[in-house]
Amino acid sequence: MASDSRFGRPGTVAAGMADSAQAQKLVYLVTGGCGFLGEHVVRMLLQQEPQLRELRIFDLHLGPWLEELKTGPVQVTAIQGDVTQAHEVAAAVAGAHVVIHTAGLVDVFGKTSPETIHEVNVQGTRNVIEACVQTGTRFLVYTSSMEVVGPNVKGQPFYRGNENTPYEAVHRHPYPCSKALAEQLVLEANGRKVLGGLPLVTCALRPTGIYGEGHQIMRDFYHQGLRLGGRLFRAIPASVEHGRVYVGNVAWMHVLVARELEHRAALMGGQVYFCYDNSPYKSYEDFNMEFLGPCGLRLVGTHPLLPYWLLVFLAALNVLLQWLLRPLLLYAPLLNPYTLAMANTTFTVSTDKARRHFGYEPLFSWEESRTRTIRWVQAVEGSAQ
Ligand SMILES: NC(=O)C1=CN([C@@H]2O[C@H](COP(=O)(O)OP(=O)(O)OC[C@H]3O[C@@H](n4cnc5c(N)ncnc54)[C@H](O)[C@@H]3O)[C@@H](O)[C@H]2O)C=CC1
Ligand SMILES: CC(C)CCC[C@@H](C)[C@H]1CC[C@H]2[C@@H]3[C@H](O)CC4=CC(=O)CC[C@]4(C)[C@H]3CC[C@]12C
Repeated sequence: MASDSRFGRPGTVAAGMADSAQAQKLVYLVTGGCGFLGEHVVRMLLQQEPQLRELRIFDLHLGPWLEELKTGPVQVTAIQGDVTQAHEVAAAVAGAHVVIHTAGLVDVFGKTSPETIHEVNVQGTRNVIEACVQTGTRFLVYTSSMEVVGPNVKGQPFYRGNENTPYEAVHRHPYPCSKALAEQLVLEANGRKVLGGLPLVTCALRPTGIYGEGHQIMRDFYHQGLRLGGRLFRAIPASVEHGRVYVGNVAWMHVLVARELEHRAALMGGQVYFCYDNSPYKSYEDFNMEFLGPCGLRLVGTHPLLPYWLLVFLAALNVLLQWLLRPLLLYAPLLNPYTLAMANTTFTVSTDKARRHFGYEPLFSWEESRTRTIRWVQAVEGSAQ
């Protein structure tokens, strides 16, 4: 069992760190460690994992902020690499005890081709699994997505469901299709023998829409609101609930899963867990206003200002424009038929599986998550001036 201090807040582990200095023996690899979620996972590991000896961060694009991490007690190794290149992945995985695979191409706006999304998300994950098998790494945590479940192509609501709620998970869009395939690969790999003969233990975490410091789409909405004179116009009925979870809590779940997989392999191996916390159930836009409101933006309208058929028409028009303009420029607005369907379909989770299986409790309360996110948006504002 993990000691209580491990379930504390960032910083609380520091005191226990001295006692466990001699226990610093583990090597972790975080793929996609320079992304929005990946950076939080990296920082959380450094704060909360006293057993860490070396932290490898593997990403296509390395962030300059990595330099500041290299002065701490844990050896931080930055590896610029591509998950689609099996040899690069194998070299990074060799000797690691745990791999947290968050690297992925998150594109629901048509910026990249379906083939590239598949290559990075599916083949990249296959490469990570094979690297674990070939080099003897036994523990693999995969960042999946709520999108593996839904909303589905029929737009059926998923209202406060859990990991066992029956739902027709049928997709056509390349992103959810790729995440579903990759998740399946990860779960099927559970129990495979790795180099040395021991079994691989895998599990998949399914965050709902992540928010928090570094969230690019929140930044986009903020800037759009500023351009529109401090206003955003309601497009989606307030009654449509969209699941959201704070990035710090998603990172914390990854850290806990990575730690507990060894001790609870029989229970956790091959399992999926939704990522959840105490963020309120709201529509996508009303939820964003929790942060954008205190930064001076206003959401205009208690009902959608445009009729739904017109939004559907505009979304389809955007697809046409994207296609027509492709030879000249990349036109990738937020509104397209897929994002409209996502925002307009209720999808929320209510579960305690992570608490039951590995003792997860959110590290950040809703108030703290909100405050941290507001401070970050305000800093974005400051830096834009
Ligand atoms: N943002 C969200 O709301 C949600 C994200 N997720 C999943 O969480 C993971 C992280 O997502 P975000 O942090 O939001 O995205 P992100 O785009 O900020 O981070 C992804 C990272 O992966 C790296 N990457 C992309 N292609 C790569 C390649 N070929 N080789 C090596 N690294 C590569 C990127 O450089 C980036 O640093 C993804 O797997 C995504 O599917 C799941 C649910 C919700
Ligand atoms: C102008 C429109 C009416 C509103 C557009 C909002 C959309 C851009 C976003 C609504 C729902 C978001 C997605 C959702 O939170 C689930 C996700 C899970 C992931 O794994 C990746 C990100 C995303 C697809 C997220 C992307 C933005 C939305 C579609």
